[in-house]
Amino acid sequence: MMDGNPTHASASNTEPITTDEIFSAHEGGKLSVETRLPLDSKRALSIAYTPGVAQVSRAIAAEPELAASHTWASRLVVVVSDGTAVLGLGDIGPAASLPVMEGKSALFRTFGGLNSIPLVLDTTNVDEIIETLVRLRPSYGAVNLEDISAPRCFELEQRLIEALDCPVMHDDQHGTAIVVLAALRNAARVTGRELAGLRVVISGAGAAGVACANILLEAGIPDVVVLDSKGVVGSARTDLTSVKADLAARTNPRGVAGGAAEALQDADVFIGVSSGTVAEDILAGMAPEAVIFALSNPDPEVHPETARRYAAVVATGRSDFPNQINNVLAFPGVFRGALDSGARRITAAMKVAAATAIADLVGEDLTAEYIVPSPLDPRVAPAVAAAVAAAATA
Ligand SMILES: O=C([O-])CC(=O)C(=O)O
Ligand SMILES: [Mg+2]
Repeated sequence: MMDGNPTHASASNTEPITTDEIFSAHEGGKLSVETRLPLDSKRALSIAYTPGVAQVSRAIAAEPELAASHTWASRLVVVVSDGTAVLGLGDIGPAASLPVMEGKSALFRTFGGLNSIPLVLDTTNVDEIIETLVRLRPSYGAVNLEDISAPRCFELEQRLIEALDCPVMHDDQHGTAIVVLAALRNAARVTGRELAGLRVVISGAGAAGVACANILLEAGIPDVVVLDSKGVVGSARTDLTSVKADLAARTNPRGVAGGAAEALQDADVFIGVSSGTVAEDILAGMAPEAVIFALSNPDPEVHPETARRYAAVVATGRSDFPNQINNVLAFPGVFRGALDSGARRITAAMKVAAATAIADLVGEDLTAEYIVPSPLDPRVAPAVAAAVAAAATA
């Protein structure tokens, strides 16, 4: 939804969106902080500020747990980016990433009912990012990592999870993977197949590709093949990073070798999360009733109209075609559920539960053109939050 494409029409008005309209909407930034207390009398000032506030500060100094109930920090989500992999725009730096991060915070507020502030960092050094967030720890309650390039994002997320006693999630990995699993669950249902029996090919072994492979394995789909720019990520390859070598050991159970043509022969599902393209003659080799998720933004790996010639179900990341797979369906509810349940970690079970909740909202309205709820559906975040909180305490 924030792929920068100025031609998207808004829901309430189908006039083309102009550049002027976009720039004036962003002028001054998209966020502001509001106070919950009216500061309109000496009495109110004495309570909210000095001397009243000193009593609360003293109480927290004596009993640190009180910070959770008497400050905003414990339910504040920081949206953290270094600007290295912003949308499909690449490494544009922290200042240029801020409009996106403000947008993510706005989505946390609107859909998750959570306070959120963006923190864009003028370093790409993993140690420095971790040190910064550790030192800021008293100020927030959860970390949403955003638009940080692979492979640093894997190490960064893992080390932050270990360093911080609060929920941490890299949205571009797990937010995307959760929505892909939700969509795939319903794509299997609408084509009358079992999820576990699907042959899945994921094109892209970056943040989203690795997380998609992991969540599909976690959800009980054994036949997952991952492609990177050099072909199938398989155990015969000698050029793999440690993350890809680990993936190779857990995927590709039929030992497919080669590239996209070999991998997609008789495959049921293509999930594109790279910025490449896939040729039509390769798609023609897929199994009948195929499923194509071409998620690269703003240019899908294959145009949805072309994809429909070879597939029964087609999804993209864009808001101007049916079946928009966007991580906004996941992250507000995931963090809300994690914070509501007091969870310190966002586990694999919580992510799978989030996907199931998103898929289940489609219910009886399921068609090949409606496999995931709309990003504007107000039922989504509360349903995801409830499922995540239940999975956290299970
Ligand atoms: O912001 C979005 O729409 C999806 C996203 O996280 C990205 O593309 O990096
Ligand atoms: Mg992102």
